[in-house]
Amino acid sequence: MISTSRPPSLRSVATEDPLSAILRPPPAESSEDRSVRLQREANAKKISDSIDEAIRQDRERLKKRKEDVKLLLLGQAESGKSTLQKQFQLIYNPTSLHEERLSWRVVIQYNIVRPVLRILEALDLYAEGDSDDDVAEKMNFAYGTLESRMAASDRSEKLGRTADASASRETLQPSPSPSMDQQLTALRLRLSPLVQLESQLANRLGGVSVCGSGKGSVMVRTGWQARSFGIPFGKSRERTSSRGRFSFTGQRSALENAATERKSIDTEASDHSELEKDRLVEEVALVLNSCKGDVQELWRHPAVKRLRENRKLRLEEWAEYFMDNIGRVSSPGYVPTIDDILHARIQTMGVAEHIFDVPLHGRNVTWHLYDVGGARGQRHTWVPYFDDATAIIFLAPVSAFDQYLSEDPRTNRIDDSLQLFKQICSNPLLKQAHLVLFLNKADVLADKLTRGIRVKKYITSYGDRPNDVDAVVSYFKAHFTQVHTRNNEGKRVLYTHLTSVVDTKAMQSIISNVRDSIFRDYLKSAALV
Ligand SMILES: Nc1nc2c(ncn2[C@@H]2O[C@H](COP(=O)(O)OP(=O)(O)OP(=O)(O)O)[C@@H](O)[C@H]2O)c(=O)[nH]1
Ligand SMILES: [Mg+2]
Repeated sequence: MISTSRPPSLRSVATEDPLSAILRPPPAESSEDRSVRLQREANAKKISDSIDEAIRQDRERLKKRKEDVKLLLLGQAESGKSTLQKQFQLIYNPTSLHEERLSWRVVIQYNIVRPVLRILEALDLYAEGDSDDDVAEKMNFAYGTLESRMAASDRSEKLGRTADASASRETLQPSPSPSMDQQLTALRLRLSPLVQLESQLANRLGGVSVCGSGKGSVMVRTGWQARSFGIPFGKSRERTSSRGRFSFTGQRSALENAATERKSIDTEASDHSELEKDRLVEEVALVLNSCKGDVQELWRHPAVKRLRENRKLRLEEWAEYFMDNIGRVSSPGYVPTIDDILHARIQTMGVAEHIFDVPLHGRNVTWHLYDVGGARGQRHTWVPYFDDATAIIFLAPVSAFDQYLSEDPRTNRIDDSLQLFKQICSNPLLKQAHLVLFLNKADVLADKLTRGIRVKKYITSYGDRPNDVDAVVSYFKAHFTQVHTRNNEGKRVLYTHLTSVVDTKAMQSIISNVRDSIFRDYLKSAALV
């Protein structure tokens, strides 16, 4: 082994640079000390290199994020945003939705127990010998929802004060026969083990009851599946950032995808067995199975039918869907179908981010889908996502012409949608964003019109236009278009679609149409940069 002197250049630099003096090896360094020092320096270099690499990757990722598509799903509560998100998931990451199937059982159970409870409460009031109006009034006092508005509107209609003189007059109905009363009392008794589970189910979902809605809606923050069961579901995970909590359900890269898919095969069995251990869900499943005939009987009971027909009892579309499918969803070993998941209702709290890779000309573009809570108290959480939004899909449920906001029973839902749409169209932060409007719940609208519900009773300006889907849709479309035209400084195009976001087949072509139009604008703006 030879000893060498330090080069003169280093010596001269050392005198000028205090850092070099510190780093300079001690003058009489033993060969043992030297090898320790060299090892230490090599380790430090390794760490420094890895930090440099992490910074480089971060820069790369940030550069990539600029190229990502950020799509906001906006609209009032119950407009169909989360359902639309599920349709995106079904197209761009279908395995994740399939993996989540079992976790939706608790939501579906809740979506069954709530309406059963509501029906029984309505029948309770009815059996007390109240008039229909009193029942509606009490129900609404209890639920604090649009029914109170309806009851008031119906009463004033009877006094000849509403605009719709031709609307059918509802007369007081005789009380059900004693035998019916007995039947209902027996049913109520048999169903009590089921309704007693309601609050436990709400707690299980880990959500909070929505103040003022009174419908017993449960609001859940994103990531409820993982929190609710304490295990990872599909590819959902959470992170905390300056913007709050996010859930990621999606594929970030082909590599991660492959890894997750491999992992999902391994974890699927254990996820399922974990779920099997969920005692409450199992208990509700048993109770549901044992009293599904009673639920069916209740649902088909003439007294309930009559309350529904005269619209003193109004159940939401998901409640009707699960009641109609009660036999199947209450059978032993029930696993929710994709259709069931699309109909399941749970209110979103905050903002959930879902990431998908969407192919464009042979490469993948990362899409960030932001699914927001649409209730009034949730809308302030949208703003931090506005400044870099690439596109917006605004959902306006056209079936909601006879409904009022849970959070403000004085505001008609269509009116609220129009006001909200105006705010979105005129927001300066969003003026560059590609704008898509979904006139949603077309199927529910068609159903309501077929049942003879008249639009002009609720939207007096509708006047004597025909009460059919085409006329109603073009009337609402004209209003939304007008709002857009009046608030369109940037002269951007509005892409409008009539949708039923629960219809998977139709949504596939609508989503690919929307994707193409977003990409067209995206490529144009990329060419300008
Ligand atoms: N029949 C039918 N049901 C729909 C349609 N769109 C949404 N729904 C149902 O309406 C309910 C509410 O839909 P969500 O997607 O949860 O509404 P949201 O806009 O996410 O509501 P928030 O999270 O409260 O803001 C769900 O049960 C859906 O299945 C539709 O086009 N047709
Ligand atoms: Mg939602």
